Amino acid sequence: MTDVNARIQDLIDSNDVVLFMKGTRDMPQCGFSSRVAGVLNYMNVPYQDVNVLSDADIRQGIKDFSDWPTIPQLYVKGEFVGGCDIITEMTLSGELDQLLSQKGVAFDQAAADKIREANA
Ligand SMILES: N[C@@H](CCC(=O)N[C@@H](CS)C(=O)NCC(=O)O)C(=O)O
Repeated sequence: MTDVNARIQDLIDSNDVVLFMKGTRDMPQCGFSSRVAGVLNYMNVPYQDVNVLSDADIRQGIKDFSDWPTIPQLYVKGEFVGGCDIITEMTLSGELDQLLSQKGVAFDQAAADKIREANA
């Protein structure tokens, strides 16, 4: 395993939910990252943000690791879930709630319901 792969593996092993993003959870620097961080923040999902803009090795390494060409990338309990489009769809369909529940990750169900109501 390369050094960067080991670092990524360590991040996703040590945190139930990890968002590889541009910027930080409180100051995203890209609209796609901002959307996913916004959903997680609003739903009160506990997660670790990893700013790929401050680490070029991770920025490339996470794309190779997941075999997914873009940022953001969300991992839940060690599994790659998707980027902005996928997370948006899963949020609106309720699949994200299901996944988090199945994996035992806490979140605010009322907030998740509100997102769907607002987008109905
Ligand atoms: N359709 C993508 C949008 C994300 C995207 O296009 N990200 C681009 C621009 S922020 C990206 O990561 N490009 C490669 C890079 O900047 O390293 C998704 O669903 O996440």
